[in-house]
Amino acid sequence: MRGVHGVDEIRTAENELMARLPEGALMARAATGLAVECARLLGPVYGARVVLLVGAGNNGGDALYAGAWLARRGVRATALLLAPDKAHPGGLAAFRAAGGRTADPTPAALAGADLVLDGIVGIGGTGGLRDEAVPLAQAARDALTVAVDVPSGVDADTGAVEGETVHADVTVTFGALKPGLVVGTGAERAGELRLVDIGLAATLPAASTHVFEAADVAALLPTPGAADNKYTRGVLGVAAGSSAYPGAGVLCTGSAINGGAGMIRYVGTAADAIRAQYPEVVVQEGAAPDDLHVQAWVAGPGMGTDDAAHDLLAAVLATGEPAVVDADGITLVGSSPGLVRDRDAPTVLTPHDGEFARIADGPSGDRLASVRAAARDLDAVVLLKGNATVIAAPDGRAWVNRTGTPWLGTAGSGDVLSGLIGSLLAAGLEAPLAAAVGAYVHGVAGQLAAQGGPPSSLDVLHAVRPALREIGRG
Ligand SMILES: NC(=O)C1=CN([C@@H]2O[C@H](COP(=O)(O)OP(=O)(O)OC[C@H]3O[C@@H](n4cnc5c(N)ncnc54)[C@H](OP(=O)(O)O)[C@@H]3O)[C@@H](O)[C@H]2O)[C@@H](O)CC1
Ligand SMILES: [K+]
Repeated sequence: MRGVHGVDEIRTAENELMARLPEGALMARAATGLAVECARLLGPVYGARVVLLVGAGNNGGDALYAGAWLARRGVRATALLLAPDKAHPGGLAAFRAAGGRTADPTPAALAGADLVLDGIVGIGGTGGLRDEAVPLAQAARDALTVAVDVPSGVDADTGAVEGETVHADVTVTFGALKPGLVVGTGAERAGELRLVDIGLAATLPAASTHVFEAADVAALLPTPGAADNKYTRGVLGVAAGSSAYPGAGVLCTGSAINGGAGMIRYVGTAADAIRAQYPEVVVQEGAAPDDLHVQAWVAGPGMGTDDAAHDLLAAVLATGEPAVVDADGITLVGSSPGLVRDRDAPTVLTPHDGEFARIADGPSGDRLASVRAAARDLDAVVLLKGNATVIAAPDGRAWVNRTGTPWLGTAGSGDVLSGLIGSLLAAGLEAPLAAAVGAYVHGVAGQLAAQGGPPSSLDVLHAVRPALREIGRG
């Protein structure tokens, strides 16, 4: 599990750590880690051409010291100083002493570069890229680009982007992940992430935002013991699908089965389709949700938004069990938020951006803040889908999911996700963890399904079990 820390937290921790270390030690750690990553990416370094984009602050200092390290190993390094009077003096001296050259900051200077190092601006940046940096960022797109700490132009705290930014292939970040590297447009601009340990863990506070890795998810995934049976493994009630949209019910139910629910009770109005597809499901069409013995519910996908759907959703949410609400269910909650707010049991809401706007303000460019605010306001776990799905609990804990593929933006994909989260809730996982684990597994299933070409949601559904196997293997 990796912690994600905002800029203020990182600054405070850096200052505290710097006070304990000899001057320059922290930057030396950062720059060495950065240079080693660049060397790894270059392969043979001798004779390689590296161009440094150097801004006014310590971010440029990191680039210059890394450039010096590379130049000492035979790299032909050229620094383009965007603010020559403010370039980090120690870094520039070291760079020159190692044989590095400087040149005018023009796009032509980037031609033929094997690697461009973006040290324009890091966590000290405000606003988008400044005008003079824009043509350089554009020219860097033709080369392998490594961002120092943060792709310049990306808001390190939020992932929001105004105008042009550097598009990094790899971002080498120091001390801790920043929100802007894992959320929103910033996550796209950062490319692959490499974290350099500069010893910051000693002074950082506990993170309130986390990124799960396979081992974290494997440890949380329910596995039945010898004494378990279908009831103790978790019974899930499903109120999804309708005669008009049976497919949503089929995908959601199938995903809950593949996700490991011990048993499923189906109460939606797509009963015929469910019977035909899944003989193992107990179809109890018309039964009152409160009369059914289940450990959790999933409601909403394809259920429609008419009065009957509203009544069914209200009846599900009036039970004392945890519930996932998706799709049409979210639209219904938008006009009756009390259905969720007044519950005692946990609720997980899984909107995409359009659905989010029906239940909360936003999402703004600061997706984490928007989701946290919505979770607090609705007293529910909110999972906002996106290139990096964000999950927040009402108590402020949050997770960012890093698995997945843009191919998951396909009809029915959300039905698979909600069924999966439902099965994890039924197995007894705490609601925010069920959402975060479900998002992770769904993303891996999407990646596996996409290996064979553009996947349908049925392909993603069929990839859930292989995904669980792969995650379990670590
Ligand atoms: N602290 C530490 O111990 C360690 C820090 N480390 C490193 O330091 C980095 C933070 O350094 P930092 O604080 O010097 O800020 P930084 O991001 O270089 O920018 C500063 C200057 O840029 C300018 N500027 C602002 N916005 C801009 C924009 N949009 N576009 C262009 N320029 C813009 C503005 O200057 P101005 O031109 O306004 O005078 C501002 O003062 C951090 O990311 C990491 O890489 C590591 O070495 C580990 C140890
Ligand atoms: K940068």
